[in-house]
Amino acid sequence: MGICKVKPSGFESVDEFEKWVQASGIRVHPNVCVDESSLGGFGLFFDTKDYEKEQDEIVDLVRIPSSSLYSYESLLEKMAKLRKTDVKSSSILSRILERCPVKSETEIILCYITGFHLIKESGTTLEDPDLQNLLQYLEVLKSTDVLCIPDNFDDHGEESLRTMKLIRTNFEELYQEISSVMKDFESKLPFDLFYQYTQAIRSRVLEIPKEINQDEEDFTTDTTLVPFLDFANHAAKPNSYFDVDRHNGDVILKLDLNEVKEDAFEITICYHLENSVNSFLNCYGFIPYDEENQVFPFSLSPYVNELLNKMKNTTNERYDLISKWMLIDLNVNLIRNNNHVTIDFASSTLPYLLIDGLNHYKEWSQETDDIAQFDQTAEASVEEIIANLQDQEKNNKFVYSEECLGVTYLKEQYVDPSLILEQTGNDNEQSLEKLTALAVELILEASKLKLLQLEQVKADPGIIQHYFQVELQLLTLLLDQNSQKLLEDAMTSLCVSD
Ligand SMILES: C[S@@+](CC[C@H](N)C(=O)[O-])C[C@H]1O[C@@H](n2cnc3c(N)ncnc32)[C@H](O)[C@@H]1O
Repeated sequence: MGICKVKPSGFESVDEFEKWVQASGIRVHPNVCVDESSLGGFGLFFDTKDYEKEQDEIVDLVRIPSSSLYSYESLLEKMAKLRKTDVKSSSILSRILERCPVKSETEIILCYITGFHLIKESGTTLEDPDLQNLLQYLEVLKSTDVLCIPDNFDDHGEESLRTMKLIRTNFEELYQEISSVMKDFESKLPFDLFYQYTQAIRSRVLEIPKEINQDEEDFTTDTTLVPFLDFANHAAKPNSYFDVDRHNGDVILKLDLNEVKEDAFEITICYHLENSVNSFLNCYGFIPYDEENQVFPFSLSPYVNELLNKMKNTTNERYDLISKWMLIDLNVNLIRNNNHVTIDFASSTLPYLLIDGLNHYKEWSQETDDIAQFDQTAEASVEEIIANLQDQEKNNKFVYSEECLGVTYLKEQYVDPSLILEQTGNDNEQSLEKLTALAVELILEASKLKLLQLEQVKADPGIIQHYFQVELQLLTLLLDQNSQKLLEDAMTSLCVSD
């Protein structure tokens, strides 16, 4: 069997792809091939035809030599080699790297890729075969199907989507920083292509283990692009995994044949253990089609004031600000298991927001005597502390303060979030169950409002639409459930957290 059934995008022909694989020194098992995947784009496949299986077999599927791995360390070595043979090209790389703020390994890899893109654009032919292969790999990154959110993107108040917007902004800043290295930079690498590289790298990098000392078991990991292996798609229960050959640093993709029953199947690896919509979206730019233990962060922020004022018979109380001061996260994780949804209270203190007698103290900034008692080791003046807390109260998810100045109990005393149950006389099982039942009611009422909104959302196509579909299905399932059962599940998850 050839190593490719279809022409992967980024290559002129199957032949060109196979030549690149060979030139990169990548060794592929004869029963492995690249083909289109139902999971999206391309994937790796195994066909047991003409293959004689031995018992309990682990099969080496693909071996990628260390010279074809792209981590920040291996790219540094490649640059050192380039410096000896091609001064002009290496100076392009150096200028980019001088501008690269060392924030993450992914950003460093992106800066190298930017440099190699500019070298390729300049029409230079690199002599080193490893670098020629790298220039060809740029085409794989250019044509990877990725989530590039638009400039004027509407996050519809969703925190996960807002994070993606922030990620885009960070990379816009990096682009501005490095674009000043040459005057025609933007015409050689427009932002849209830079962003494509960014998202392709983020979706394709793997954490490859690296031993700290020879002959010892301790290891760290290097963020690394691993050509060819990066055609393997993700599954929560994968049939394959990768390993490093300790003798030469090659990466080997291994298949556990015991994990598969079919004669022909897609080879999968696990990118991330937890099936969290947030993590997948923000790290890899997609949401797996997997409804087992799927964790979705449902944001109550847009509804909390309206609903809680109604439920608690209060007027214009700022429950959103109370939650910020008390460090109560208004994103609750909903956990889907096929048609069953539970609310994860194990990691949530939402029931505390339902305690009677909590008030947002609007005049907290006038309590200068109390603020003057704060630990002064940071040597900030009272005015500076107030300005900082006001900024947090307005813009941040939480307000981190020595004293919870912004919330009083019965308008008499500041609350102590860590001892709130004791302080308010709710430190018994009955009260906790009552508060949790109210929290469940709040979530259900918010779900109804969100569902009404979701019907109106005209999301951008693709992954963002998928995000809202996942949310719609989850909330519909949640509302179909018996609220008594939800409370029982909630109480169980609270016990787990104890
Ligand atoms: C490392 S690449 C895998 C190869 C990729 N399918 C291609 O065509 O080059 C990761 C990308 O594959 C897709 N992908 C991988 N596993 C997936 C899954 N379980 N569900 C949906 N998409 C998946 C996503 O688009 C992701 O950004």
